[in-house]
Amino acid sequence: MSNVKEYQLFINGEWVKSTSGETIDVISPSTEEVIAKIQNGTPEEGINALEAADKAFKSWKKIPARQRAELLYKFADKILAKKEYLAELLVKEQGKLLKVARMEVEVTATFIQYACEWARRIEGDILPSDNENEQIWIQKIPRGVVVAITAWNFPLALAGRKLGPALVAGNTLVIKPTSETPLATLELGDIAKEVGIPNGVINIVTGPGRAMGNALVEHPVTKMITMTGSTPVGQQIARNAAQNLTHVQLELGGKAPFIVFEDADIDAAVASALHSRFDNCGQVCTCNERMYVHEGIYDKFMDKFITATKALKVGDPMLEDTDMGPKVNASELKHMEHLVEVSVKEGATIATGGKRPKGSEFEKGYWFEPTVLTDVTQDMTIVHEESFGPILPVLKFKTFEEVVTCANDCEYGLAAMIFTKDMKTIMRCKDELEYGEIYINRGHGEQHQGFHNGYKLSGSGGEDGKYGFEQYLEKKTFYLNYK
Ligand SMILES: NC(=O)C1=CN([C@@H]2O[C@H](COP(=O)(O)OP(=O)(O)OC[C@H]3O[C@@H](n4cnc5c(N)ncnc54)[C@H](OP(=O)(O)O)[C@@H]3O)[C@@H](O)[C@H]2O)C=CC1
Ligand SMILES: O=C(O)[C@@H](O)[C@@H]1OC[C@H](O)[C@H]1O
Repeated sequence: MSNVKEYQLFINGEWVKSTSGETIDVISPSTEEVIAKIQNGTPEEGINALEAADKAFKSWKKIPARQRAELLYKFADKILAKKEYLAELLVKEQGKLLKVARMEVEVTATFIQYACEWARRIEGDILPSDNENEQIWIQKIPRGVVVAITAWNFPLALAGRKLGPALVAGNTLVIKPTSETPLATLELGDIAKEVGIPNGVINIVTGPGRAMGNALVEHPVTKMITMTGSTPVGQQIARNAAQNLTHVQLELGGKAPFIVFEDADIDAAVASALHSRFDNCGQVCTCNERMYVHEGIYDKFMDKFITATKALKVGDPMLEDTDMGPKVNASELKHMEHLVEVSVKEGATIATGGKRPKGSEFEKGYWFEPTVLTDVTQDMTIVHEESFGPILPVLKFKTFEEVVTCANDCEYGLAAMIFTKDMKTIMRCKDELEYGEIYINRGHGEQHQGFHNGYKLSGSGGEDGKYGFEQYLEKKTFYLNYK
């Protein structure tokens, strides 16, 4: 008999076991041990959650936004009060460093706190009519039941990023976390009960995306789907949501170019390039996925960069001096090995890394060395396929036109990073790079008041900030004639 915790479904304020009688094991990426079990929820249970959210919506939307925000500020405070517990749970289920997990818990709370600031700013318009004695009012109203589907790399932060604006705007919510890393998200159910979020306002269901996720997406009660994950799944969700013309917000894959121009501050660029690639074992959507270095500084830059990469310590993510933990699961690890194999076959050179680390501590777990590939050409697979892991292909360039053409030669359009001191180069990059989020002279890392917005196959709708909050609101136009 397993002695690990079995989580249940959180529906209408109650924890319930699935009628499927089946559970899904949650595996530690560091040890491959089963650390918990979750319900293999049925599509019918997903629909039960939608119906609970729909029922709760009728009263939740009538509560003044400021009062909704007061409850969510308490919710955020409770998350912070449980920081160490939630952080250790994130380390166990996702393999991220404890220091990064603590940051993730803090960011989850600040995503919610930021959303609360919008409670008194849900502003509409009063417009003059072309008719006498008439006004036109445009009012912002909540959409209704929102389905949030999240990825495994920052599962708790991604839940908070969606829960905050959804609920402050007056919607109710059904969250389906990924089956890979659902635990910290499931803990939000108890927090909802502790702070007095009314039953049905927040629901959390688990089960494979293709069944549970699909049921949530296709149901007519669902008025908005906000999903973070891979592009293929995002495309599938968009297709399935089309039957009800449900509003869809998608944050998907990326292949961020990191461009180092000849006049760059080399030490600053090395440091930013390093953390923008290897943060969270390279599992961040805005990661430095390919690096272009001007030929004039290439040797000096690469000497420093490879030395710094080799110095990174791979190991137990609970230890303060660890720089990188494991990949999240076995298939992601195999994907790393495959990408390196293909790259070498296509002519790349492994400058460092390229395989699983050796040592007794790495016999179990999904470990991979920080890897840098050189002698890379623009036509190689690794320059176009997202790795979402600790593999960095590096290319040389000569001219501005050449590197911008190469940077834009991509089916994704989420983030880009550039290092230069020249203002004209900066402004030309702003104008010519086809990316929704461009970082100048710094590494990646969004802020809540910005707008996390992917072009092309990186997404649709955007998230965060004023424009992300607006996604959770519908508009109602009202012609008032008082002749
Ligand atoms: N743009 C951004 O901000 C971010 C993008 N990403 C991207 O996410 C990917 C890695 O995350 P990963 O979790 O593997 O992404 P996936 O696309 O595999 O899964 C994302 C979520 O979708 C669910 N899902 C899968 N199939 C369906 C379906 N048919 N209908 C509804 N839901 C479904 C999954 O459930 P289950 O897992 O239970 O099957 C999971 O909860 C990378 O490509 C990365 O670039 C990651 C973070 C941020
Ligand atoms: O989704 C991602 O990978 C990033 O947007 C990440 O998610 C939450 C953190 O705040 C971001 O760095």
